[in-house]
Amino acid sequence: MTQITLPRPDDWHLHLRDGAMLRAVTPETARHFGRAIIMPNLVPPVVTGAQASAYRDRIRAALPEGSDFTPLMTLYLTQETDAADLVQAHKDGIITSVKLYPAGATTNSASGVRDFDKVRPVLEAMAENGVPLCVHGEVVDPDIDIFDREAVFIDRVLDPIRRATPGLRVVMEHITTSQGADYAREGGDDLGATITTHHLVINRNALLVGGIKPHYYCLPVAKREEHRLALRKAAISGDPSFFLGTDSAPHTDPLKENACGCAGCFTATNTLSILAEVFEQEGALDQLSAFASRNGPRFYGLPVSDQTVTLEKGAPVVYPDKIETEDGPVTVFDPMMPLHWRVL
Ligand SMILES: NC(=O)N[C@@H](CC(=O)O)C(=O)O
Ligand SMILES: [Zn+2]
Ligand SMILES: [Zn+2]
Repeated sequence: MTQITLPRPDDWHLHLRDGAMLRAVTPETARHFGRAIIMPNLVPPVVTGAQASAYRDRIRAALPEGSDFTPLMTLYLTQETDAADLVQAHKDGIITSVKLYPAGATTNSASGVRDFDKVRPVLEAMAENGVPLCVHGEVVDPDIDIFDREAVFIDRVLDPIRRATPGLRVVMEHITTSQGADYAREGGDDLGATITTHHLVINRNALLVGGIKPHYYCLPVAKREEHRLALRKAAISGDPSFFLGTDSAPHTDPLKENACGCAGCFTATNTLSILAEVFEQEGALDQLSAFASRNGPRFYGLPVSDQTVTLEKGAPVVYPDKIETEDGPVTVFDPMMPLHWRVL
């Protein structure tokens, strides 16, 4: 096979940031993707419908001339979130989902949730009104090893929340473990999981062997090889529980190459070429459209795109090492392998 055509893919977990960074990275996603779920972890976070609407306007203003890319907005859940405002923003089509960050778990999560009981009424209102919850699933307990934080979160937080709130639709964002994949697979129609591009490519060795490699540092941190293989198996399975959320998360190089480097891999630029390479390695190119184009809209109750994207196989694809922003350069994720599938 030398060409593959998919319905135009969507990105169900994306960071666009704001200001100069927003202007620089938005075209990278809009070039290939039709829609994306936009993460609300700005400083300060997007917590009200009015803020989500204003942020959506700024994203639209950053789109290249003629682009029909659709940003799907989210609210950042806090212990002070007003359920009525949230439900109204969903009814008005301003937001698509709500994001739960355990306080302290990741970039800009300080305003996240500390006491999960405090958000129970909001979660109940979301279940009643069909508003999905996107979850960064890691505990922050210092006693829990960072490589175990996802698996422990499932047992201690996610499963109890789902049992206490029947009908709540949940997306486990950026799963990184076999436990995450198993839980998502067995969770029924109300549960889905996004998988990033980079977690299909790297294991924790990428981060630590031969020197510390800050551009492979993201959260949840990459795990052992057996987990990467479990994620690949899930992604290529065609199972509607699993769909693409790149978690493309730009930080400027000085903030990554730092004694306390920021978490996040920037993959918007080369994600589709990487995914085609991965699916081809797995002998599963025919499942790429399920993962990148069909399963996500199905979970969110949206139509599959009626546009298409075609990739062609040939000489190694050339893409920039970095993109320039007014805030400084942002390194593009290096998959450490040549990519042969070019987006036409
Ligand atoms: N994934 C990351 O490593 N970083 C994300 C936050 C997140 O998605 O957890 C970011 O905003 O930089
Ligand atoms: Zn996250
Ligand atoms: Zn993210």
